Amino acid sequence: MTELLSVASLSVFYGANQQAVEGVSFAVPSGSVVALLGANGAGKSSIMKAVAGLVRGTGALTFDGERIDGLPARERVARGIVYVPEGREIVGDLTVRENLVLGGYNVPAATRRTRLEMVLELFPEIAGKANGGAWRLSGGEQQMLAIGRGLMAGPRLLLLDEPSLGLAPLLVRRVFDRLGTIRGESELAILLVEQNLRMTMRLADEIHFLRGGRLIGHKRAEDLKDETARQDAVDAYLGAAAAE
Ligand SMILES: Nc1ncnc2c1ncn2[C@@H]1O[C@H](COP(=O)(O)OP(=O)(O)OP(=O)(O)O)[C@@H](O)[C@H]1O
Repeated sequence: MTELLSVASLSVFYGANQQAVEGVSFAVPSGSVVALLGANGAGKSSIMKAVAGLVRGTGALTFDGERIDGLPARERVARGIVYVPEGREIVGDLTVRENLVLGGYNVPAATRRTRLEMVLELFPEIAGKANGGAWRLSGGEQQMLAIGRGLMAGPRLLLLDEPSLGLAPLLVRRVFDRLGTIRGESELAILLVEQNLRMTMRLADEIHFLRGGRLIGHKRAEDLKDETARQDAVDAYLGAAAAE
């Protein structure tokens, strides 16, 4: 598998004294799902935002063979790096359909129409509410809308920041199942940030564990199939809350 994204020695500072990420290196191969797992404040979102160009970092970011760390966020979107933020950030005043159209504002109208159909087919829960206000959606439906809006831009790499946040387990499973469908049907690569190991394992090929801004371990999902191995990883890298 070729590398789509390579992150080398990434550090992120907020102000002079606050270092959120320290010398982090990893790669996302084409078509794969790579997860960053860690507790609150471990630096997961900061890494995502640095890749998206929303915060400044030091180190090298290479996408599809070219350096991107000097590029503004909009240029990274144009190359296919699309960020779905924690907390969804959908536009409540607009309808569900309008939110989706907004996600595809930079693609030709015909492509936008095809993608809109694809997204509504993928998420029937929101298709029935496409003409209603986005503020009416439940938390899980809002998450589907946020992911759908990200897909409208035609990403090659989707950056997904805690898609399970605030969702009941059943809805989390539904969202992750749908992400599984997307990856089965396309070449899309996903960089996923999560706290929950069990759910992450449904989707990820590789998992990097993060603590205090540093990568402290790495496992392939296939090495965590049995319960003992999983529990060992939780004990070593995460802590009890992540195993639930
Ligand atoms: N805009 C900011 N200004 C100052 N410090 C920040 C800012 N954003 C994050 N931090 C700090 O950087 C560290 C890493 O935060 P980050 O949001 O990357 O962690 P996280 O692993 O994504 O956490 P969570 O799971 O809670 O979202 C934390 O100590 C946080 O307080």
